[in-house]
Amino acid sequence: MATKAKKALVDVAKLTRAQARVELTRLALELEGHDKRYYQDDAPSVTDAEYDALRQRYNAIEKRFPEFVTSDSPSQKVGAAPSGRFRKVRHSVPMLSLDNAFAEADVIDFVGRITRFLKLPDDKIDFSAEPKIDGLSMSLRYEGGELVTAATRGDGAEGEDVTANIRTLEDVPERLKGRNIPDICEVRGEVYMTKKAFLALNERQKAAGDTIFANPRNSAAGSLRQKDPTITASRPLGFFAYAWGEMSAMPEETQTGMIHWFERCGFKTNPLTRLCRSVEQLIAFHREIEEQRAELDYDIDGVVYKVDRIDWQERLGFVSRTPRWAIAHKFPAERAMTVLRDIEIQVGRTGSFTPVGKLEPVGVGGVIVQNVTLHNEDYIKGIGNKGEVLREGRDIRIGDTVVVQRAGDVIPQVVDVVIDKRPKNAKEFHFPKKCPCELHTDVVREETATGEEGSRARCSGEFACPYQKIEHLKLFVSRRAFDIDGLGEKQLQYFFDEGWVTEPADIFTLPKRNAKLKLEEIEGYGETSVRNLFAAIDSRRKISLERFIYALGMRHVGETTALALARGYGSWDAFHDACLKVTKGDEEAIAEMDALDQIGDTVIKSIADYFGESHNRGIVDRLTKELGEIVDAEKPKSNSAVAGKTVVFTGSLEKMTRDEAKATAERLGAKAAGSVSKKTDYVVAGPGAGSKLAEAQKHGVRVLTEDEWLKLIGE
Ligand SMILES: NC(=O)c1ccc[n+]([C@@H]2O[C@H](COP(=O)([O-])OP(=O)(O)OC[C@H]3O[C@@H](n4cnc5c(N)ncnc54)[C@H](O)[C@@H]3O)[C@@H](O)[C@H]2O)c1
Ligand SMILES: [Zn+2]
Repeated sequence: MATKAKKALVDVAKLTRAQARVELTRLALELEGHDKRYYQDDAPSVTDAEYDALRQRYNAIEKRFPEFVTSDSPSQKVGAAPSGRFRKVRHSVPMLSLDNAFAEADVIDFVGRITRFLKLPDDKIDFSAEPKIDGLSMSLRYEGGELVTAATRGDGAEGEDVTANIRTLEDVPERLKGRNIPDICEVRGEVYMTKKAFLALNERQKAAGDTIFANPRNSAAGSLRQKDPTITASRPLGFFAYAWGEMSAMPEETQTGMIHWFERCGFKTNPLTRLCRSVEQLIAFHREIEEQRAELDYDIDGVVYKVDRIDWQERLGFVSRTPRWAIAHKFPAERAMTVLRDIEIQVGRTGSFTPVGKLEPVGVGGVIVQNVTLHNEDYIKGIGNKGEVLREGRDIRIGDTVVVQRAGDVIPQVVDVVIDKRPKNAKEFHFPKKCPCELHTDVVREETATGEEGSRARCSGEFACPYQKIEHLKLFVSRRAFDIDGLGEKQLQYFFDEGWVTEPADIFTLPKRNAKLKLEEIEGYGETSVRNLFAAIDSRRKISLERFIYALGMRHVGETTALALARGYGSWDAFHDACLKVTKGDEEAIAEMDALDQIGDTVIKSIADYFGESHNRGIVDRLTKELGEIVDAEKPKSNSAVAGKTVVFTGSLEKMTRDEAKATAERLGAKAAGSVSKKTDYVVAGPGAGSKLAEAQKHGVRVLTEDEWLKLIGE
């Protein structure tokens, strides 16, 4: 229904004046409600992208009919009025919002507007480019160097007095450090909660039966706006300084200069901030930060560009609620709402059932999502979803409007159900009692490692279940396993259905069987593709041990575990031998396996189960006979000079890619970290190194060139 309503919207250009007035009134009310839920209650009911879309439409209509602009129209307002739970504080300099850019063209326009305004060639403007921290903004007033008030943004003019709560934050100094501190300093910035702290807090909240927060922003806001400051003190909140309000004197002349000044005063500032000198550099910064987004330990929803020279900021000034000299370049939304059309059961390689939600297609974070994992039966019922992300108290029904989230490489999932939009005929989903493989095997509830009945269902048909066979073959040829070019899922399914390939070894015997099979005669195949396929197959007769172990498809043995096993045993013979012993219950072999990093009971049990089946031993034996060589894995050199050290790579490396450098470091027993801290041992800096290098110098961390690093590790 929601999609229909959207389609029915009249093109802004075609709206009559009367229609515009009606829609503006309706949108204003709707936005006001969202603002209240978001800013006052810390509990939004729509995604930011949906909210932004409403706002954009509002602005577009108002732009066409400027006669409807009033002083209380949403385009003139910031945030929401203080909640009344706290004393009010009037800001001496208003706290405003930022204009948004979504596309690169918007950034080009932004720079163009500024150059025209200042009458400058654009390469003359420096910008401070900063990550846009998704927290809540805060104004800290210092008089005579002492913290006197801390206030939230509120509606921009008046905020809430949260001084007592703010005093519990480690990142907020009570007293500014350094000499010549202006008498009045209002330091502004963002209070945020790390993703890790957010997850841990939700765990504790859940255990105590308290509110669960939807995201780190809400949990930071909720934790800060507490009546009892001791509760705030128990919540790990951070603060980054990046702006200022009233200043009795300006210590610096640029935005970046001010940021460094804040550091000298004792504040934390964001280490990714960078000075950019052109539109290209701004856009490159946006791209670079977006790539790092998932790895950062705090949420960001875009980057902010600010004209660096403060005198120019002042000349540029403001347009209603936003400065003309800054813009937020947002990242594509990673959450969206859509309708759940159906639920299907997918049978995995190990027989486990995964319910997959079929969605009305929707764009999330730049990709179109049509399928979501619904994890298991309990997740759908909204019970006991251990550590998963679905909002507490929600069950999922077919026909529901759901909130879909995509984070980094993770498979999209449903994080919330909009109960208000649940249609009367929404259907509850009944989990099947039989496997769709028609062996009519009963479904068993999988046991967890601790022996409790788990929440996953599986087909008990094991090796006779065709679903499981084909899924194993798919894994076997996949990019991270044998990576066989020209043998995609479609071809594989075809060969499987014809009975030509039913287990991995069959792939390697295809070339010699082709006199009979005549693959080149299959429609759409042709001689060249067959020749290419066979070449691809032959090139994989030599395979690394870790890939080989992963490709066997044992339960609980993913890539990382496979790598750990490969490194632990070094050769296929040693590993295979150990597996057989473990299967027989050989105590010594079990203890040896258990001693390996990352290997525990679950994996050992799974290996024993796998090799305990003669059918599996047959698969492995037939396969190894067809292969040329299983290449030994390198054992990590724990006596290397960098074992146990933490290293950060920054700038561009010339002799290897960053991924390769990290892998080498890890192979030598070092830890490759993403950001510099006191605990960092080395920073390896190549050309173009920026803030991380500065951080290293600040913490007195040893900085090496790429060559010095290579020498250190003896390569
Ligand atoms: N889902 C909802 O119901 C709902 C309701 C209201 C608002 N929102 C969301 O909140 C945002 C509304 O915009 P807004 O007016 O609060 O502000 P904004 O998020 O668009 O931008 C301004 C804010 O960015 C923050 N910021 C972070 N890092 C910064 C930096 N380096 N420099 C400057 N500012 C920085 C500051 O707190 C500042 O107040 C939108 O993203 C909107 O989607 C959502
Ligand atoms: Zn089955």
